Amino acid sequence: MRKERGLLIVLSGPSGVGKGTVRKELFSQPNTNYEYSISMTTRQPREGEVDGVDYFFKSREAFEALIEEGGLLEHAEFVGNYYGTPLTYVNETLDAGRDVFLEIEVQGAAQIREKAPDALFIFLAPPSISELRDRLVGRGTETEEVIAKRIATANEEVEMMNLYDYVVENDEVQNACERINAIIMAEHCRRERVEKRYLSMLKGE
Ligand SMILES: Nc1nc2c(ncn2[C@@H]2O[C@H](COP(=O)(O)OP(=O)(O)O)[C@@H](O)[C@H]2O)c(=O)[nH]1
Ligand SMILES: Nc1ncnc2c1ncn2[C@@H]1O[C@H](COP(=O)(O)OP(=O)(O)O)[C@@H](O)[C@H]1O
Repeated sequence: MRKERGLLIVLSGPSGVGKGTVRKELFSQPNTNYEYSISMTTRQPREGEVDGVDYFFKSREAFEALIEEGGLLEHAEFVGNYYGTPLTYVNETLDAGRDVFLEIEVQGAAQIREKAPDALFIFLAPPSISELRDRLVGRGTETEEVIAKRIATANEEVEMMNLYDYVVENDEVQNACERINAIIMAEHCRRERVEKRYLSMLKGE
């Protein structure tokens, strides 16, 4: 029997909304059955970040060479740095029937909508822009200048919300995780139902 291709899950949303926190919580749960795709970036590692775990940290030259070679499923420049998704890992994992989880910003998500329209798109939304600012400031990893740029970008990013299949508010991390898992489960059920219905239609049942 043909092996089902895995589901590509895209979690996106403005910087500081809690994507990383929610993703880490999802992956710390024992029953998680999707794989995380580690991104590449030209940003400097933050304290405690590990190459090959948090990101694959690359020089701009190496990143641009990879773009040229077509080695990225999508890529974007975000507040002065490149970020991108390695293509081979995603394809191989999906082909093996496993779901792949991407945590990326909105420009990259828009590219995936073009290339892989059957992916599942989830937008993580903040309770408010002022709460978003508080979270970015509270995280304490960026300078005031970078925070201001990220907030300006966030105002544009929230306008992209309507391009997503689902919007999940990140009020509490546990709530957001439960909603995301419920959406993924429902999406699998929906796809199975659609496929069954299509098969029986083909068979003239
Ligand atoms: N397009 C794209 N965006 C990414 C990728 N990896 C991470 N990002 C996003 O790039 C933005 C900046 O990431 P980062 O510098 O780690 O900051 P943080 O997410 O606010 O902690 C965030 O919105 C990430 O979700 C990727 O592979 N592609
Ligand atoms: N639901 C939440 N309530 C309060 N603070 C949160 C919540 N989710 C994340 N945070 C905090 O907000 C800050 C930004 O979260 P982070 O996961 O780094 O965001 P992103 O990856 O979207 O940039 C962190 O300090 C994190 O602890």
